[in-house]
Amino acid sequence: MDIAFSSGAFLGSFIIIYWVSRRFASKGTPIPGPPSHPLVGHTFQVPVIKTWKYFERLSHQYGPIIKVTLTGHNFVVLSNAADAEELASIHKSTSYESNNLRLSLLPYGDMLKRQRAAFHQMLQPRVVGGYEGMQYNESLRLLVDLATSPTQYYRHFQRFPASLVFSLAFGEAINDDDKDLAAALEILNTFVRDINPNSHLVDTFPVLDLLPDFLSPWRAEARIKHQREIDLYGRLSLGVKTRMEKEAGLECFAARLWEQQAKLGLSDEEIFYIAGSAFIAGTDTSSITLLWFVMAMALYPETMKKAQREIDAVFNSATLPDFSRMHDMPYCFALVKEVIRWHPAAPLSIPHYSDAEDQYKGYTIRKGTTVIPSIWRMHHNEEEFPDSYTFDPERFLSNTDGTAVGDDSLAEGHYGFGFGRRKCPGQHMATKSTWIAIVRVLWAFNIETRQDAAGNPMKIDPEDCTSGLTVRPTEFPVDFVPRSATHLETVTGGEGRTKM
Ligand code: HEM
Repeated sequence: MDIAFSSGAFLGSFIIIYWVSRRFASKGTPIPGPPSHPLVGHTFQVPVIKTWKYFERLSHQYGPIIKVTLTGHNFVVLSNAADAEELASIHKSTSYESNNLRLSLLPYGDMLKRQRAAFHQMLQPRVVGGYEGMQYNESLRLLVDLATSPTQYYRHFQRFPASLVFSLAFGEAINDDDKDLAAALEILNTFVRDINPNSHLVDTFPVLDLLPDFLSPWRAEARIKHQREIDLYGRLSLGVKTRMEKEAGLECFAARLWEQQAKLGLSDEEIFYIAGSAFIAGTDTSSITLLWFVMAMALYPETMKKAQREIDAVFNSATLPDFSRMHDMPYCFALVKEVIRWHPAAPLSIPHYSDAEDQYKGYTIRKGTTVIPSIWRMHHNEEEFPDSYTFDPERFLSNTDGTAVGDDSLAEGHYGFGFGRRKCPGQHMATKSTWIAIVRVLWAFNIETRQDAAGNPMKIDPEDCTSGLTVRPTEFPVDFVPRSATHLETVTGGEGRTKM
């Protein structure tokens, strides 16, 4: 018998047995969702492209909790923030976990607790102030890059957070030609591709994971990728350890982790993972947020001008903005929140899976279900955010709890950083980095839609974007025009650079 035929038969039997066992295990009140095919469920209905939009349409039709089945695997999509918060925090009987065991995507348990504690040590609001110097340096580098090669803006907005988080993690700045940055970005891109549901056949047919190694090439591939990460982050983290012996007071995540290794009970390998996780989790999301900001400014020039008027009232053209007046600029504060709301970097957050059966609002959420909080849908809930597709910072100009705008946290008022005990531990640092980059760019440049040869503005469409765990706009035609010769001079070396 031919090997291809026997492998095919083997696979086929696995799929049928798996499907039958799953099918007959169904019980409880059915969770609403579209009609499905008896054999493949919704596998061919759920699009791989712009999945968040598809779930948005389903939620209008079937309500805030919906279920789809991709060949035997259940996905529950939540469109209501209260449900996402409840399922992430309150239901102690069930852990909603990430379904990927690498890096920060760990299941609930001791290792996750230790890693979250370590992240907290490095990223709590009290500590984050210590990273302002790096944020000033890297955001100034962004301005210089935009002034020098404005047509490469897309790359500069990717480089800024990558370089910033790299410096924060390993305590050294990187150059454009740095091979470590290139290797880390390659790992990041592979990760973002791999974590997307349905990116591998085994995600669609989980039963395939039961196959032996010689029939599962993806397993060997995953091991190679994992080893590559460990090698890179291990080398960088151990490099920090060596430098600590010579450089007193070296400030970076890896140094903090080595200092607290015994207290936090971390193994060497965990330290490698944590430092690397910060890079993976913090780079793409931050870069995407800034690219959506650029698009919003091109599409809503009046909003940009309003923010610039506020900045100009506080910082003159010879003084680079810094954090000292953050709370005196409520419109800019609201604008940063609106960027995160308008186009969340991770519209379907990070998928989690339940490790035990749970009852919620009369529905049975079975063990092994992947739970997806749709941040996109929550940010386009017209009751909470009227006219939600329009970019409008004004919506954040009056806080419902009576606090003054700008006195609260940039991470509040929207759901861009996730929920409950898995909420983004980098939120305080990320929002400060986003704020300084946005305010400095608006202080220095007008962002204008590029014109074609006939002098007409070229098309910019928020619908032109990538699909995946994180969603970035595809490159769009904008120009960065320095606002005055003094602004430019300050960026490229003037006296206002006392605060880098
Ligand atoms: C604007 C930038 C950022 C956005 C929009 C963002 C958003 C998110 C979201 C939506 C999650 C999933 C939360 C959940 O599962 O409920 C997450 C998780 C995470 N983020 Fe961020 N993030 C940003 C920047 C950062 C930065 C700068 C770091 C670190 C330096 C970071 C570290 C992490 C880690 C480690 C996790 C996983 C937490 C866990 O699974 O327990 N993030 N982030």
